[in-house]
Order: sequence, then C-alpha cells, then structure tokens
Amino acid sequence: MRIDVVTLFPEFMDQAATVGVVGRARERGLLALQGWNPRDYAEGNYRRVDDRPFGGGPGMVMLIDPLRAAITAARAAAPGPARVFYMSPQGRPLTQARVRELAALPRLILLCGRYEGVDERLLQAEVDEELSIGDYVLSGGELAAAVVVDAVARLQNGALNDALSAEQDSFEGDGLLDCPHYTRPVEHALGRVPDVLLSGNHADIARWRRQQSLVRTAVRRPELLDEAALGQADRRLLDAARAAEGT
Ligand SMILES: COc1ccccc1CNc1ccc(C(N)=O)cn1
Repeated sequence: MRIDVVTLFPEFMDQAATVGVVGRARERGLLALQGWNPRDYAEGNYRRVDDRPFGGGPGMVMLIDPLRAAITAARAAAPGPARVFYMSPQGRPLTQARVRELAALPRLILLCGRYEGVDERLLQAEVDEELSIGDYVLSGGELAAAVVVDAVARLQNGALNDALSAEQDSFEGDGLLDCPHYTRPVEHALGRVPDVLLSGNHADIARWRRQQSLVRTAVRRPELLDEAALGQADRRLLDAARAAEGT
C-alpha cells in the first residue's frame, strides 16, 4: 500500500511514520509513505499557500493552486488511481470497519488542512471523501492523517505478526470492545490475575474473554452492542454476567 500525504509540515509525519508498527511495515515493504508540501509548488517570491477569506472573518484559507499542484505531483509519483481524502471535522467519522476498507486500497492521498481550511473549489475538484477522526478541532489535519496511517498500516498483512489474526478472530474484529489483559506477576499489591487465565483451559479462557468483552461493551458502549453480530451464546454469556452481578 502507498500513502501520499499533502501537508505544509511533512516533517511532522516523519516520527509517526518511523517508529513501531508503521516503521516496521515500511521496512518490510508493506507500506510506502511520502509527504508533499504545497509550499514547494507555490508561486511568487513569498510562495503563498494561504490568503484571506472572502466574506471576511478570522484566519486564512489555503489557496487552490499550490494544493492542486501537490496533489497532481503525488498522483503522478506512482502508478494506478489514488483516492483523495481530506482530513476534516466535517468528514465521515472513521471507524475500524472503514479503516479495514481503506487498508484494502492500493493507494491513498491524505490532504491535511491548516488555518481555517481549504478553498471549497479545491475540495470539490480533487477530494473523493472527507474523513474525521472525531468530533473535535485540531490545528491541522496532520495528526488525523497520522491516525489513518497507523490504523491502516497495522492491518497490512505481515505488519503485526500474530497479533492481527488474534484481533480479527477476537471481538475488535466484530465491533465489541477488547477484554482486559494481564501479564506477570500473578500476585501483585494491585491484585491477582483471574484464575481462568492461569488454567490452561483454552475454551474457558476464550469464553471468559468473550464474556468480558460483551460486558464491557454493554456497560461502556451499549450502542455498539446493537451493531455487533451477537450469537445465542453471546446472549447467554451476557445474561449470566448480569445474573452474577444481580443487575
Ligand atoms: C481548523 O482546522 C481545520 C479546519 C477545517 C478543516 C481541517 C482542519 C484541520 N484540523 C482538523 C482536521 C481534522 C480533524 C478531525 N476531527 O478529523 C480535526 N481538525
């Protein structure tokens, strides 16, 4: 997979794209990443990339032409069509289901806005879809782009060794919250590891983890339960947990 990021601060992406799983995916040739700075395509000796908003109001708006030239250069840098996404609070909320769809695409171009945003004519002409990582406003789209890069990178085959298959088999794969995790020591001032996890009984462990995910989702994010594909066994686990809690 190739991701091109159009941003006034390409160095911003460097760290997020060098450490951990993303860095490893790049080393393994699973992900190619390149930044494109609109300022490199800005005309004039001030190399303007923004200007004042028509209609007045505070702040600045990013100019069409430097962005358009950067997007065109990014498109031309590799073969095949690329879908262009604009990171914006006005975008479609990002979910793991959507991340899985994005991770299957051969190419993404992520457009990062700064200031008050981008001239609407550029968005209409060049952007296929606006994406939001949540209902809040950041000073620029770069952090949102780094979130997308990380989320799709870890889904590339070979990026996560065995953890991804576990995730997809487990509940995050079908919309439930994750279960609690424990490691050494068994006994600690903060408490003891649940005995089932020490039992070596893989069926009991899987059942306990499923039940924990179901209960957590029911308590913290009940709206996710409605969308999750719960089986008969799931409902029994939830009922048993509620009976045990006396809730
Ligand atoms: C004032 O900033 C803007 C104004 C308009 C568009 C983009 C920006 C860049 N900022 C962003 C970008 C994305 C998200 C998100 N929720 O995904 C939050 N903020």
